[in-house]
Amino acid sequence: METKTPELELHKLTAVRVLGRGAMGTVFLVHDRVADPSARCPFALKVVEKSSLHTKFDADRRARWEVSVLSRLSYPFLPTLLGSLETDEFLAWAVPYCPGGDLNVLRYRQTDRVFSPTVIRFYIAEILCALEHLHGMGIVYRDLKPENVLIQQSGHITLTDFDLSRILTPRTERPTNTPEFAELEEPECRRKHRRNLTRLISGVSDKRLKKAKSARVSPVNRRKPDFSTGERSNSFVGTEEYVSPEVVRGDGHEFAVDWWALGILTYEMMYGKTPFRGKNRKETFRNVLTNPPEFIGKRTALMDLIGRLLEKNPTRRLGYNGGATEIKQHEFFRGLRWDLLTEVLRPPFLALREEESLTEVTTEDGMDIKAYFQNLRAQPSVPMSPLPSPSSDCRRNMSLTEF
Ligand SMILES: Nc1ncnc2c1ncn2[C@@H]1O[C@H](COP(=O)(O)OP(=O)(O)OP(=O)(O)O)[C@@H](O)[C@H]1O
Repeated sequence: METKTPELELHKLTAVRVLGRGAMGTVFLVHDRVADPSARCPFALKVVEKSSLHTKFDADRRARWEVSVLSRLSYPFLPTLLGSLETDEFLAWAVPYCPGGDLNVLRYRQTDRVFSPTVIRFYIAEILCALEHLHGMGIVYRDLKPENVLIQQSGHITLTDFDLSRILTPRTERPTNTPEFAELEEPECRRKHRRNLTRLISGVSDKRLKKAKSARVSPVNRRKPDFSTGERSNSFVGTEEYVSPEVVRGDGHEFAVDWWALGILTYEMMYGKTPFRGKNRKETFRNVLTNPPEFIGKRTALMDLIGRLLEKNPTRRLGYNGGATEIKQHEFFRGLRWDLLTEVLRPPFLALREEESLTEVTTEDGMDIKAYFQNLRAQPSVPMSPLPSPSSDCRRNMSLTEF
């Protein structure tokens, strides 16, 4: 894998448990049994099986893209690439372990499954900063959803899952700090798998689309994107309930898709549901295109913020012209000391201390990663993990990729 980060050695790693599974890979909590035999400094290792790559969706390229993005990140609310490895069987990379779970799990732990405006303000402010940093690097994230917002040991957030992110040239200026990104083009699958969305919206049935009501939808291209020069991405990508109107329409999209998704996420944190979810994908997309978000109760600054982020016309959406700075100036954030956000010592929720969360862990209990996958292949009906992913308890799989 093309990265300057330390090479990991698979045979030295012991998986403590499975942290989560996505469409592309399995994420393990691991430790280096040579350098860290007592598992004092575990980390998260995302493992993608090469055997599954070619039958699926150009995951090889997506995996390499994710590593490429991660290797360039250095920001408090974004993950750092700790190391990577490649064997005949696997691609894998390590990032810091986030013991607090994800925002979706956290929401399900709240009374009424919603957060208070104060808590929303804290998390949305941090996510906004993370997106601002990515956009500053010319990266549009395109996969904002609660499951991809993880809670670090410190209680601060970190975004995860960058395989759907893309490099875009800002409208006003070309990026100068990320020339290498142009080397990686849009995955082949985006060129191959074209699907006429207009047809879908206007009602022609598509059996495959009916299957997954809440799925990551990816990718459909209208035009071949040109990442070496292009200002807009035309791939159809994202998680169904988080997809913006311009993406549904296939108009091409810019950084404003992330501001739309931020609006959806804020709404979900406030009301415990997303605003446009329909009985099926077709209805969801129709709602995305035509329905205004419904607000209950007296109009507040938070509702106003959501309404402005969920502006259907991206050019009128908050953040379109002034980026994150414009959003930070919204009334809802009035008085927030943005410069001190990283210094907040008492975020709304603190994760369990590592020793507590890993009490069951000993090296004897750990799994060999290679053996884990061999076992899976031999007994596909056996539960995949000694400990199921927390997200799976709470929400239908939002990361099923369809092609
Ligand atoms: N650093 C981490 N610390 C703790 N848990 C993590 C970490 N990274 C990932 N996870 C868990 O693993 C799950 C899957 O990770 P991730 O979303 O990166 O995989 P994926 O295969 O790209 O998924 P997707 O289907 O969304 O593409 C996450 O939802 C989360 O629960």
